[in-house]
Amino acid sequence: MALTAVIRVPSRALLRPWARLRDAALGWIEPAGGGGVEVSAQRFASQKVLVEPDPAAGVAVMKFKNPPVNSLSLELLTELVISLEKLENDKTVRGVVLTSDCPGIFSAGLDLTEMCGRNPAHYAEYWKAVQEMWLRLYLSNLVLVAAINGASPAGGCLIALTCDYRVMADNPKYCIGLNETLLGIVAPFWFKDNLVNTIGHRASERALQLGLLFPPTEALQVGMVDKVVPKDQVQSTALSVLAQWMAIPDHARQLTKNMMRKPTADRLLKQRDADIQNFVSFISRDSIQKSLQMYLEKLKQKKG
Ligand SMILES: CCCCCCCCC/C=C/C(=O)SCCNC(=O)CCNC(=O)[C@H](O)C(C)(C)COP(=O)(O)OP(=O)(O)OC[C@H]1O[C@@H](n2cnc3c(N)ncnc32)[C@H](O)[C@@H]1OP(=O)(O)O
Repeated sequence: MALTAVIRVPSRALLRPWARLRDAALGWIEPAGGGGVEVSAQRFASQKVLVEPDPAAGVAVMKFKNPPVNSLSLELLTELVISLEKLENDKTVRGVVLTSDCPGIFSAGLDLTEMCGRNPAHYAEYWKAVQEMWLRLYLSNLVLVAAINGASPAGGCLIALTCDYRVMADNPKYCIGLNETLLGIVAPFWFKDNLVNTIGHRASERALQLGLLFPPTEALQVGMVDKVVPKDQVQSTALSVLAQWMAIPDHARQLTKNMMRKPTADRLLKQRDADIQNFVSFISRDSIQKSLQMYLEKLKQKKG
């Protein structure tokens, strides 16, 4: 991306713990004794998130690239947040299409290997990054449209739900939903809130308890996606939708989006630390670790 803006990076001591990984992932360098350093955005070579800007149209396409299944590793989450921040600071960009570079998979959701067999400090760091991704996407001032070009379970579905509009490929093998209960885990309240805000309370209750994964036509019926189109039209349709949303004056649309979404985001913002503690103690339980390990084994056996 031909960005030339200068971004001030705060001293590492002031950054959140997971930002150390972000520094490494993005190649940020801090001089010895560092009180912050100015670096050109051109140097932020991202590996797991590709950004294709179209300044003339005022849009960008953001593609997740973490093969084979775009699991949301700490590294991918970190790059996603930084890429979004860069786009939000770029005055030429007003809308973004989120999609996948991995054939047939939008995202397999949270990376199970980040939640299995690690220590509590790692779980806390990981969960903070998951929260950060959701808050940044959900409250983004940009118009966000999801071009769901593959399977989108759990955390993959959550990313799509943060967007202003969802276009899905019509392949019945692609499914979308919050299937956490099938793994023996529970969708956190803010996943649930985002779903309720999208498809309503009754449909969410059923979908969440049963861990339903909806094929595209059912996802459309329940309101989890807004449009289903042939696979080769997903990105172009998403770009057309983006243009429609961008026809609205930004300030009016942004204030309206904020009015609709802030109360939901505030529920998490008011209890971020408690939510991290909850996650760490839940995920550290032996029974939960066993469930996750069995689920991972099942995924691997499926191949053999
Ligand atoms: C109180 C409340 C407190 C809070 C309580 C806690 C809240 C937690 C919330 C959790 C949210 C989540 O997102 S949990 C994640 C949920 N995700 C899922 O259930 C999706 C699982 N994956 C799948 O269904 C499939 O992989 C699918 C995406 C459809 C693609 O199928 P394919 O046949 O193309 O590919 P596969 O052969 O299955 O997978 C290829 C490889 O990727 C691995 N893989 C697949 N999904 C993976 C994943 N999510 N994380 C890591 N690795 C994954 C497989 O093990 C394989 O590894 P190798 O064999 O080594 O190659």
